Amino acid sequence: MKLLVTGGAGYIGSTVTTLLVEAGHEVTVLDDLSSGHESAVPDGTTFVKGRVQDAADDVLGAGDFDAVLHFAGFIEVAESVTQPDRYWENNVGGTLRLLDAMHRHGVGRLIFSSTGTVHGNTDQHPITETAGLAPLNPYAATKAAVDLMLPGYCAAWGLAATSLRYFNAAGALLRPDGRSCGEQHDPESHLIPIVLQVAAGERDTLALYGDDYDTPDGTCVRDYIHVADLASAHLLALAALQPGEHRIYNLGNGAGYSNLEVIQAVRDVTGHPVPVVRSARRPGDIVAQVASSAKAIAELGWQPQRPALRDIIGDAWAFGQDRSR
Ligand SMILES: NC(=O)c1ccc[n+]([C@@H]2O[C@H](COP(=O)([O-])OP(=O)(O)OC[C@H]3O[C@@H](n4cnc5c(N)ncnc54)[C@H](O)[C@@H]3O)[C@@H](O)[C@H]2O)c1
Ligand SMILES: O=c1ccn([C@@H]2O[C@H](COP(=O)(O)OP(=O)(O)O[C@H]3O[C@H](CO)[C@H](O)[C@H](O)[C@H]3O)[C@@H](O)[C@H]2O)c(=O)[nH]1
Repeated sequence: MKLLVTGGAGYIGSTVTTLLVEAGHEVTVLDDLSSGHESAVPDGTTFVKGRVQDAADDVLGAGDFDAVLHFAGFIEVAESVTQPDRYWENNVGGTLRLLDAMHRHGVGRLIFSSTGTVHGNTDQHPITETAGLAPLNPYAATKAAVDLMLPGYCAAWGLAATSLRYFNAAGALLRPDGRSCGEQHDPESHLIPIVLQVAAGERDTLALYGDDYDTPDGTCVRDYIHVADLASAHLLALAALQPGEHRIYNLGNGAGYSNLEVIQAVRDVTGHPVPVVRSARRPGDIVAQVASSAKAIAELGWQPQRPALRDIIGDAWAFGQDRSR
């Protein structure tokens, strides 16, 4: 297929693009490099530097695209709490402009990067796709808005769309020939890469946001999913798209780890100390969330290959060590 990947210079988009190219697809990456890196764009693709809002129309108009995988967006929960306007403009405004351009140029297939955080603090564990939407912060609200927007576009235009609700992406796609893909956010906000930076001596301490939550050890609980496993779900979801249908799949491993358990796992995997400073809760944080991916497993035939937290951390560590050499 001829594919447009928005946000393909980012962490998850570049990983998925690598698998798409390996599978023989022709890929154009559109990314404004607001948080991505041109060096992360996989070889064998066409790279266009630009904002989705400004450039998607020209890019889609210039070629016979079969589908779009839409990763581009702002992703930081805490930032979204202080700058909601930027999040609505980029995540929802960008998606609206992309959908306009797709419609104008007859591109009828879309995979959208949604998030498990749309469900907020639900009592349901593990969380299925039918759990209610209760976003706790503007970032999650922008993703929920797009999830709610897509069924209407599918019904009216015959669009084939799937929202993949990722839980916590982590790890790295390791390739022996230097084409590895991993997390390189700057500044980094995600737990595993930050804890690894502490283990590597690049930061002195880990600020642990909240230790008085109603969880077994008082810290928040998350479901970590290897980025390579997330990536493989995109190829399956792409093949399963159906005109006029909006599908949703939650993607996680079905296992919850507290922040303290993650920190201890990093100490075990790396053999390095991780000093922790107990800090205030982070605004907008969900207490605990674990995915049910039974639907993706049953309908897409998806099967995570590296579900163990220690393997996920080990691959992220290997990626970071490789880059720092
Ligand atoms: N990382 C996670 O754990 C996680 C979890 C759930 C959902 N998601 C979603 O997955 C997607 C990818 O996340 P990621 O972790 O790879 O983030 P990332 O920041 O590494 O990648 C996002 C990419 O989009 C680009 N971008 C942002 N706005 C753009 C715009 N308007 N036009 C063009 N390019 C733009 C950035 O430069 C970056 O390369 C995001 O939509 C995010 O909300 C991520
Ligand atoms: O320095 C840090 C960083 C994080 N945390 C804690 O670690 C947990 C995980 O935080 P992350 O920022 O790694 O991940 P989130 O669950 O907040 O959110 C991430 O995963 C979500 C999906 O579940 C979203 O989609 C979002 O894009 C992405 O940031 C939270 O309790 C957070 O407070 C710390 O204690 N210290």
